[in-house]
Amino acid sequence: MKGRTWRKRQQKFVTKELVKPIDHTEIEENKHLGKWVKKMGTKKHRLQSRIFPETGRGMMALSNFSPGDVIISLPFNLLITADTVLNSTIGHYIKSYNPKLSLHQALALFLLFEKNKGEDSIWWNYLQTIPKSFTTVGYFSQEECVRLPERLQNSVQIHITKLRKDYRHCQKLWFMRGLYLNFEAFQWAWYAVNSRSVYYKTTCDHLEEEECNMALAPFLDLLNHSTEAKSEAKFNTINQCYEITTGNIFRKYDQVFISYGPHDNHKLFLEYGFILPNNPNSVYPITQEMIFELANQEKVKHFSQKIQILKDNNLLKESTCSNEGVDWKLDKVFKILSCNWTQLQNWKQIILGTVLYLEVVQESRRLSLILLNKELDKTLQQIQSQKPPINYHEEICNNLLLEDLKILQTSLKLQV
Ligand SMILES: C[S@@+](CC[C@H](N)C(=O)[O-])C[C@H]1O[C@@H](n2cnc3c(N)ncnc32)[C@H](O)[C@@H]1O
Repeated sequence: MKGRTWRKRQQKFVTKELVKPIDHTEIEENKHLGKWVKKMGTKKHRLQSRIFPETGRGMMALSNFSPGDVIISLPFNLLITADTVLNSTIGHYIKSYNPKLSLHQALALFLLFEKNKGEDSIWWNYLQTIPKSFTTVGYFSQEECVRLPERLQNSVQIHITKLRKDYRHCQKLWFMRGLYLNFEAFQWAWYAVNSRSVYYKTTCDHLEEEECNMALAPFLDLLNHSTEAKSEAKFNTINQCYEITTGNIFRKYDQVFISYGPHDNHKLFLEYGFILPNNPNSVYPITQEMIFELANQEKVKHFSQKIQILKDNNLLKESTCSNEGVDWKLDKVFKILSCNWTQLQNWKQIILGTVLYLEVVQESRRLSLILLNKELDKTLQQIQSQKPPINYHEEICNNLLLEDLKILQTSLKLQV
């Protein structure tokens, strides 16, 4: 008879559909933005901002789009680039500031500076459409952060440290202007740049050279991301417009999506503050430490020789499992760990897959089940130790854990 633990592991946890709280003032402000971008020289465009039930605000197609179509063409004067910032009133402070600011920091300060001008800013219509706050981790309380998957905690720390370090750096510059830089205001601007900028490479004499490759793109930044979307974004030097070309078909009234990159949910959460159900890019990393622990626990023989082989063949780093099971690297790791001394002499063929020993296959399956079950138990424990989510932040945390659980459950099923 199958025991309680087995039943617990098979338990189905259902991911709740996340519906982002909608800010209704956004709808009115979008209308002004559409008119403003036309006034600023945007050619007639075939997109209109709308609130969609699944994603919140996004862009709706006003006509059909086919692969190869340019969905939006934004004139250069509507981009907020390094030059826009450096040629503005605060440009003088930024240029003379040492150590140099990053472009991300400079753009964030520019947004704050323009926001302070109120309706006198030429960017006023744009600033009105930037959400008032974000659902990124900086807005999470300590208690909410604790609910995140353990394996995400380190990246969260790095992310928050960077935000705080950028704040301290910019605070000094604001101080030079005799002003106090409020953290909440800075955080808003920092995330606006982080989640809404497009790739645009420039030379930055007065800014940190690294990552000098972004610009803010009003209106265009209302496009949401989908893992199914294929799109290309680039500056067209002939017509001097920043353009996005789609590789998909969209019918009139569909939401038009672009791709922000092949991001897993951890990356989407950290950088953009949202996650996607059934994200095909999501993986559960199996670290070197987990493999060492397993080998130690199972008293794997000839451990140092095996580790050397795995290291030499670059098999120990970035192993993962996903909804398609353990990846090929991890499969080879388990196989090498499962060899006896004689079989190990054929490690090359085992890695290449040209030699397969039945005992090795069986032992490697056993090891993989131990490791995956251990990770599954850890995840289950974390889920079961938490109270049910009561707000959007907690739902995100919960769904991230449930996604890990699903990956581990599927990988286990595929191994048996
Ligand atoms: C470049 S903006 C896109 C426009 C944004 N929805 C808005 O209303 O301003 C990026 C942000 O949109 C949201 N977003 C993008 N794609 C999404 C999706 N598929 N589902 C939910 N939110 C999404 C996230 O909050 C992300 O930080």
